[in-house]
Amino acid sequence: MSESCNSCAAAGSCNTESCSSAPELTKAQKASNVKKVIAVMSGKGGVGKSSVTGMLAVSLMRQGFKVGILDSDITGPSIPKIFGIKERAGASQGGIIAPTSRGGIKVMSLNLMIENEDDPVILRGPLITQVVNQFWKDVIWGELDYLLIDMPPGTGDVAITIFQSLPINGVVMVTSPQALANMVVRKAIKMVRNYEPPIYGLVENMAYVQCPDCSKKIEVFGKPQGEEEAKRSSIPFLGALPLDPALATLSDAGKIEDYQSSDFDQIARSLAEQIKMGSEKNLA
Ligand SMILES: Nc1ncnc2c1ncn2[C@@H]1O[C@H](COP(=O)(O)OP(=O)(O)OP(=O)(O)O)[C@@H](O)[C@H]1O
Repeated sequence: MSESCNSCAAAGSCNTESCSSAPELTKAQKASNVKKVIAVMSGKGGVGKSSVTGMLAVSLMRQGFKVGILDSDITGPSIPKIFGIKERAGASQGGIIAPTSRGGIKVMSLNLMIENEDDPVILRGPLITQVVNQFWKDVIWGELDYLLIDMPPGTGDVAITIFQSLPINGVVMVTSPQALANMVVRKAIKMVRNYEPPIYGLVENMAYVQCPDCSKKIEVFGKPQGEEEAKRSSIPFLGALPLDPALATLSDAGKIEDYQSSDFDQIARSLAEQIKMGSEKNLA
């Protein structure tokens, strides 16, 4: 059964060849070739999911891949801000034209369609999910190796819609060392398992602070538990990231692409490996 069958009432009781409800491709989809769609998800808000999405995109781009980011965090969008994108999204007969970051990452976010970036987006659930669907169908993504989707926190409407209607190839989970964050990420992992995509792995953000004087790792939120948590959920552990004031400062200045981090580069390499292997590893 294909991804697009998930939302069909006849799912499982037809054969794909005879399917008459296969969605017709939009002009923008015909003009695009997105090889892998990866959802970056967290259970709890504020664990650094957008920062991890942004930096994964940067690291993948540095490895020579063509990358885009679809910001599906419609009411709390932060991707345009951390990339310093001021240009508005454009429109053509072929679809929506997504602005490109300085480094060449294509970005689409509702914040790129409203006049003032600090105006609130006041939309009910069904409209939000419609916007996300439109970003997938009507944006001319062009040729991309990876489209990363910055998901809203949690397992609500938007997450469900994305898993039901977008061809997600796999998921990256983000957590931080607090017990609460880990409890909530377990819920998100269980939610993803109701759908087809494999979980490529878990990233533990804000795992420690590195002392600038003695390089000692200070575990501000307690002992990092990412590796253990990944094992418990039988998913790969992609790596731990420090709480680094330089990342916060550059993100606030719209210059996340200037942040250099061997940790992120390593995580992006591990992710690329997991994608190549193509399936969730059973570590149990
Ligand atoms: N490793 C890090 N080091 C320093 N600051 C970080 C780190 N990760 C995230 N931050 C900062 O923490 C704040 C929240 O991060 P971010 O917006 O990425 O979280 P989020 O999980 O996407 O939030 P939301 O749930 O609202 O979508 C931002 O100001 C960001 O710059």
